[in-house]
Amino acid sequence: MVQKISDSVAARWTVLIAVSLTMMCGYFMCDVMSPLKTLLQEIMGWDSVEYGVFSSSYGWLNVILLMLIVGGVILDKKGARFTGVFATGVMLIGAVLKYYGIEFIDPTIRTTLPFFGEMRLQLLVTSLGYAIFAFGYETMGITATKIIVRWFKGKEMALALGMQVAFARLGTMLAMVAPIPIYNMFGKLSTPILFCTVLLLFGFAIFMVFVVMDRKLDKERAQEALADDEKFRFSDILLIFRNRGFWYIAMLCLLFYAAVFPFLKFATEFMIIKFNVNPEYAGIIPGLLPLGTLFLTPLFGGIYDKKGKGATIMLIGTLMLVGVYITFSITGLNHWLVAVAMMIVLGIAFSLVPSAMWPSVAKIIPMERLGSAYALIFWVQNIGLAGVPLVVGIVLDKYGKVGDSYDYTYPVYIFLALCLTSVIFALLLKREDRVKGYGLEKPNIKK
Ligand SMILES: NCCCC[C@H](N)C(=O)NCC(=O)O
Repeated sequence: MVQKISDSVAARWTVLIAVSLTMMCGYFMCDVMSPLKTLLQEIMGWDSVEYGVFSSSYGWLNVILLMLIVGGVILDKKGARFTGVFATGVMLIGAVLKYYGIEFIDPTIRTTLPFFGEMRLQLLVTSLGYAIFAFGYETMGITATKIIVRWFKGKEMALALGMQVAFARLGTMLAMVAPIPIYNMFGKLSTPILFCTVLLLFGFAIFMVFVVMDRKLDKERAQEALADDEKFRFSDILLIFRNRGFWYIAMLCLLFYAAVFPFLKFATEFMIIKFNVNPEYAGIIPGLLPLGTLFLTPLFGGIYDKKGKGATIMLIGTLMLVGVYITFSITGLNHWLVAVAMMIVLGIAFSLVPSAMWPSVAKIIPMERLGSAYALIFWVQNIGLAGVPLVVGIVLDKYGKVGDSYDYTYPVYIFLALCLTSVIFALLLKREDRVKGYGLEKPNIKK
């Protein structure tokens, strides 16, 4: 058999780091506004519903206009190099628009739209920027996942996917911790966004390292006539739709992620209100969540590679998340150490589930349908990522207003309901794996 570039450990880890760095910049941009919620209210006058509208714009293109599915089809038809460059470019356009909205548009100007009614022009432009960014970002997400599966299948695949998630969490951690100090330094709400935009440019440049190496791999695979196994047909989408295991993973993904990322959008304010944390440092506690996952996701991925037990790992993660929200729902437990402890547990749960979930998709769905399968899962997941912040914003505004502040009891119940339901899907997936023999409980590394 001809030696391929992906057989070289150094080459495939270089690819992994290049792609992961690009993704990390995207994750930073994705959540950069989260710690600024209270400041947006104080400086721009955005209330919780407006913040919810902005957060939910994440799904305007991806979910409502089905652009994420389009992204998956582009990936399967045009390949990872083209799609990666395209998606990173789209992220940049969205980021610039978001920056423009916050920096240059007067927050008092209002405009009227057919479906939305009257709203701030600033909110509209910023949300449009975020919607465009989210299309590029999610398309890049499926592209990165497919790239890693392509380069690592049959090798340390879960470890590599775990490493990529770890870099992503580093981006989320930066998003939790950096915006307030950047704001304090420059005195402008737009500066953290500008900072991320410049980082994204760097991400764009580093992706080119992958482009060069992947071209080489393509040439080698063509010699071995391996490229054929990646041809995509539209009928493949129907085959994915008929796969019950796929739907269980997709539902688990929707519910579990909806209980984590949307929570992070409110977590800084939640820390201030429930645990009386000083606003200046309040972003640090949610920042602990990605910090833990940074090390644990590759660790659990490595365990999955060598020992298997993917479905069990996902079930344990969902159960731990239930424990976290039960603790958050207890009124008297409001010492900041409880918040720190729960963030650590949440971090473990948030390492367990993704470390097993993403490699498991590659065990249920064949390679040629993987781009579309990840796109469909991300689409389902985006319904929660976009919808839950809006619901939480509305619930806070309607039922949680206490003077100038908010009571987070109902939002915590919403998050608890989501993760309780995710436990059911984790159990269903485990049973389906037993019946269909997907091999989710088996190691990934082929001896
Ligand atoms: N703000 C982050 C949203 C990430 C969504 C993305 N579709 C995803 O699930 N990525 C994998 C992960 O575990 O982050």
